[in-house]
Amino acid sequence: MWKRIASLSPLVSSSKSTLPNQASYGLNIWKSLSTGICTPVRYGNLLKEKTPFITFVLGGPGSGKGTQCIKIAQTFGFTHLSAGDLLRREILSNSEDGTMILNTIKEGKIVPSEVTVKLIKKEMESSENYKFLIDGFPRSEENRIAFERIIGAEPNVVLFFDCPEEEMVKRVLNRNEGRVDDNIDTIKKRLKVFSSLNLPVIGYYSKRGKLRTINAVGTVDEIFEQVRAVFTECEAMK
Ligand SMILES: Nc1ncnc2c1ncn2[C@@H]1O[C@H](COP(=O)(O)OP(=O)(O)O)[C@@H](O)[C@H]1O
Ligand SMILES: O=c1ccn([C@@H]2O[C@H](COP(=O)(O)OP(=O)(O)O)[C@@H](O)[C@H]2O)c(=O)[nH]1
Ligand SMILES: [Mg+2]
Repeated sequence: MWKRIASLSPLVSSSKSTLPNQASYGLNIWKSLSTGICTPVRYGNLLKEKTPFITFVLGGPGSGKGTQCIKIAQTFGFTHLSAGDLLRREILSNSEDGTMILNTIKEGKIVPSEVTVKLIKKEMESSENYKFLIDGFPRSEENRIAFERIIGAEPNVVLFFDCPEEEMVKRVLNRNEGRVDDNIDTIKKRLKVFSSLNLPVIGYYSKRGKLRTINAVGTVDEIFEQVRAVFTECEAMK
């Protein structure tokens, strides 16, 4: 009944098929990661002491993005920015967008790009770190384009947690965090939105050689070993 998401789109290729591009790409990004720049630099619209290193973390609902981001942040010193968490925090803060955001999340739809990018930008600007994991964003081509326009930057690397729908549904229904969107009706809507709007973004980064696909089935530690290999492999190229 449930399909493996990646198989729905011919745009999504395996990590191996994009390796040559990623290898040469990795060389540059890790060189900048290791050397950094000592005086403040303008990177797009951000002013930072070092050139920012941006990782987008994508995958369907329940694919394990948040779980793995916590481990990546701990192991590799990234600042973890979950777009969903930033939006939920905005609801709780009684901001003027709160009701709109809540209704959008309940429907499993995507919050207007300007709202989400503004929240991400604020976090990036106020952080002293220059390594960012942006979890659960961009969810659509429109999101992606708004990020490029407003932040003035592209990701250095994009992780995609590839998980069968059946497994994602099981995990979300067991998540137990009291989320308004973790119910079967909203999950079905979120999976449709993921296929129609997020897979094109994944395809875009695959074509640009930035995508690293992770098999998201297995234990948390098994999956993290694949993630570790992505970062370690890139680091070895510097
Ligand atoms: N590899 C895994 N195997 C089983 N359950 C997992 C795994 N990774 C995460 N989970 C659990 O699945 C649920 C969804 O994980 P989460 O990291 O929140 O996913 P996402 O951020 O992609 O929606 C959580 O309850 C989490 O504890
Ligand atoms: O960039 C984003 C990130 C999240 N959301 C909304 O927030 C919900 C929950 O997102 P989150 O990333 O927390 O869900 P996950 O994929 O981790 O289950 C999504 O379904 C969307 O409605 C959004 O509109 N834009
Ligand atoms: Mg999450």
